Amino acid sequence: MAVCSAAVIVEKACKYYGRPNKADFKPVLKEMDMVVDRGIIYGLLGPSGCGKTTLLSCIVGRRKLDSGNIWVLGGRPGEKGSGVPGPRVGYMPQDIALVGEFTVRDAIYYFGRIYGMKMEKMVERFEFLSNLLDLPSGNRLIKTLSGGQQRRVSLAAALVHEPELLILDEPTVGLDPVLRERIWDFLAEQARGGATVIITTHYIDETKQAHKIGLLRDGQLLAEDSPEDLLRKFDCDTLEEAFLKLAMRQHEMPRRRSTLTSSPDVIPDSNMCNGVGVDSRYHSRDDFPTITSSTDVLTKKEKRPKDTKRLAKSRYKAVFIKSIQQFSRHPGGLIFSILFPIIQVVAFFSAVGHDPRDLHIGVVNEEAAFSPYGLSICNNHSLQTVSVREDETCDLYMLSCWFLEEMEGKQLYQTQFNTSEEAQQAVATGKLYGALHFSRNFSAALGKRFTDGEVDDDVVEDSSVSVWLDMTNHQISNFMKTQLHKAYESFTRRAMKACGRPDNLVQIPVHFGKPVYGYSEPQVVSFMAPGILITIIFFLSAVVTSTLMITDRLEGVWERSAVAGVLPREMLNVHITLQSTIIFLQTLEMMALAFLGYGIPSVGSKFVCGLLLFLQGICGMCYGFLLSVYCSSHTMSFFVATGSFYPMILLCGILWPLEGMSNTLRIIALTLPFTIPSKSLRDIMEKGATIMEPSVIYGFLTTIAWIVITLALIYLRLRYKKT
Ligand SMILES: Nc1ncnc2c1ncn2[C@@H]1O[C@H](COP(=O)(O)OP(=O)(O)OP(=O)(O)O)[C@@H](O)[C@H]1O
Repeated sequence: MAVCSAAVIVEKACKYYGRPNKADFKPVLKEMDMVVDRGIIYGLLGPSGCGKTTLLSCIVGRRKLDSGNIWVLGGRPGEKGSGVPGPRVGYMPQDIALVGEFTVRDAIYYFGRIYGMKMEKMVERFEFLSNLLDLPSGNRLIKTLSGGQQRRVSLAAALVHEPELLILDEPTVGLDPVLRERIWDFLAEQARGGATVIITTHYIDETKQAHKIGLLRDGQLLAEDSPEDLLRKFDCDTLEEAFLKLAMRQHEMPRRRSTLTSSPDVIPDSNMCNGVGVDSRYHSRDDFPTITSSTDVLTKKEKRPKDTKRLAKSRYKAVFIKSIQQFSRHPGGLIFSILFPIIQVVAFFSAVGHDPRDLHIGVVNEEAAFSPYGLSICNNHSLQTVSVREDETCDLYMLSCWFLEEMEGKQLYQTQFNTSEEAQQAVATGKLYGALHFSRNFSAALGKRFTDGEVDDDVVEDSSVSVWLDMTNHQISNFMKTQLHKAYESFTRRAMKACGRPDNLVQIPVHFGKPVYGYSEPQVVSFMAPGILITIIFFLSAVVTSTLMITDRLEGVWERSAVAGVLPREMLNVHITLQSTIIFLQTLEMMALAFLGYGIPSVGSKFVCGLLLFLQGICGMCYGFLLSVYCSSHTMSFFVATGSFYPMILLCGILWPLEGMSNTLRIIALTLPFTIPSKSLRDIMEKGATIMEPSVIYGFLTTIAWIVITLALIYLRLRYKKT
């Protein structure tokens, strides 16, 4: 057989999975040779797991051999200008490898666009393939089709552009015999027209219609011949019998195994080229003449830069439309990307930073209880008298009532108890957050303490308010402590005023001036908001990106598109463009909610705030890419995302200040993607820091550094990944 008639040549191909000398080591192809002539149907047969899919994926350039050579249509797969991957090949992988959100028509058009087909041609081919393969209605979504229907659409997608080489991995599985017959007739017609077909199937019988059959077992071709010759040589009635005989022979003669493929009765002459073994024949693509495709998608003209540009443009268009369809028809994705930022921002601003309300404290007021009017005396102001004596000392009565009144003004409400034990028991059983006790002589003792200064211990004790708090709730107990201090402060002011004395006389002698930055009352929301906004946008982008990427990869869409000629960078560019648009919208909606909706003040430039938030979204997107290339499944990516989410949040300083961490931990925290940027954003918002100030510059630099590092790691992974 002449060299020029070979469409695919596999020479001493070796391929293994796992690592040598490790438990996962699995040799799949073992010095395998194979020749597929042009214009024939080549049936690749073999038991499950013998390596058919692996071989096909090497032929289409999706996996690399560990040693040996493959030539396809005159070039090595993946080499520049080889045409593989690209429109010269039509590839139907074993998995459906179509986007679930595609309609049947979208699926066909997607590949048509990748191959640069014109709309009229795509419509025509769609009609033709619909009839040929009995496709479901063009408007049905792929994810709603049965397995057999999906398989037919997948086959149609491989046939849409009439390629010169068709590689079909089990296209007829699950189809009814009539349809299988129709498909085989169609393939025969294609072969007559000059196309080459490599097909794997589990139905050995149907390969009778192939021109040549390769019987693959244990990583080697046991035989490669026409069905008739195989039957004749093995003196069998069926191909199954012939295959069985070959398998048994291989089993019996393990030592001859390596020479089996060169055994005259199993290796036909067609494997030789002008009488010479294939191994020394094909050294470059120049050994093959370029055959013009039978299609309208591959002509010599298209090798001109103009056509290369046109094809690249139409690939971009295809991937862009695919991504929009995928996104817009996926309610979960839409909700996640557009509504989640709103929900999360609203949840944060609605839930965080407000004072606790309805806090009840058990009060044991012995002073009031032992008065002639009992506890009701606190409800009657006229009974709470103040009298200033001649010596200008002051006689105060029922000060405990004044204190309780101030407390209620600070949103701490009283529940009366008779004894301290009862009140503390109520705290212990979780009914109240704290208990207070006023002694019977509270006012008199306090008055004495104010006037005399130096007093006995029992006066100090009687003039003190005893408090027992449930300290397990950090925020509430702190709030109550603060409120009690404030209540005391206003109560003493009021008492001093009533006695005609300066109201700050008994205040603590520390004066807090106007804050340099921020407000006198600490604003938890203002402190946390920058970090929260950044974490929301970072993790939403990371999760959306990793999910979309992993889905595409697991469904085989990425691989199939790559075989069709879409370059990884084209896929990435489209994703980056779309995702950046979404991040931009998310930034706008989050800022609108925070600044306009919840009135969070920002002293600095809102544009710089937005820019930092946007870049953090991009950083999250890169992190999502990183997860998608290093994680083999959604579960794995979910574990890594969740596992990294908490440390990043905990260490970024919004839950607890970095100043409270050990030096080593602080250094680790500072290297995380949003620790420094959170502070930068806070500085812009609260201090009005400009983009030229170091604290803001560091935030931008950290973000950019993370973007660059993650992209480099992604590049390294894609570049050096074995397959
Ligand atoms: N990514 C992988 N990592 C490790 N082992 C793999 C991988 N892919 C395939 N294998 C193993 O390699 C062997 C060949 O797999 P392959 O899918 O090529 O077989 P096949 O002949 O196509 O099988 P089937 O007819 O069932 O589809 C199998 O044992 C399979 O378990």
